[in-house]
Amino acid sequence: MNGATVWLTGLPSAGKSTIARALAERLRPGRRVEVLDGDEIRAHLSPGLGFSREDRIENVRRVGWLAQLLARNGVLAVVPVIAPYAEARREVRAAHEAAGTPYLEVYVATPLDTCAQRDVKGLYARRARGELTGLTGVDDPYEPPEEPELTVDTRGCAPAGTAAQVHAALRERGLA
Ligand SMILES: Nc1ncnc2c1ncn2[C@@H]1O[C@H](COP(=O)(O)OS(=O)(=O)O)[C@@H](OP(=O)(O)O)[C@H]1O
Ligand SMILES: Nc1ncnc2c1ncn2[C@@H]1O[C@H](COP(=O)(O)OP(=O)(O)O)[C@@H](O)[C@H]1O
Repeated sequence: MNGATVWLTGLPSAGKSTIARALAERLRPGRRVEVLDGDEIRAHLSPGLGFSREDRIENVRRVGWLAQLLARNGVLAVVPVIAPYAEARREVRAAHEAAGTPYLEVYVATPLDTCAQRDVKGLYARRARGELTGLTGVDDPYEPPEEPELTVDTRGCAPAGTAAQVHAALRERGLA
């Protein structure tokens, strides 16, 4: 089976990591899957990068390169990384296209108010208390994808159901 990159983009607490984990569970052990989680990537591949526009674009570029490397070797690279800038996402897509590596952009389109209620890591609360600035979707940009392969709405749907939608999109393309 060919590899592919599945990029889950969306706001903090949208559900990117949860969907990535649920998708990996659905596909294993039959499929080689790697989840390139944002926090782990930042610890190992992008230490020293912060959350400025420049640093986020550089972070996305690095993750995109690694995902492409894995995907061209038959791995399904699942990437739950915010990737707020269209320019950086375009670059990653173009690199995959140039290499002939399948690429699926999934927009985890959970609205800001739901994300802020979930607040898995307490970032929205910290922003509200003034302990943090530059939080994506609040006082830092998030440019929604214009033509994602799939858009999911995580409201009123269990993570397993959302992962099933992504799985179906992969199956439709002969990638799972
Ligand atoms: N200011 C600010 N804005 C957004 N996110 C922040 C910020 N500070 C820390 N964090 C935490 O870092 C995670 C985002 O890292 P990413 O590598 O996915 O972001 S980016 O694509 O480089 O913008 C992100 O993880 P998720 O919540 O899983 O999306 C946050 O937990
Ligand atoms: N359909 C769904 N898909 C993904 N997460 C969901 C869904 N419904 C509710 N959630 C919850 O939303 C939260 C998303 O957190 P997380 O996956 O860490 O977000 P992100 O990685 O985008 O920051 C989790 O607590 C998860 O259980």
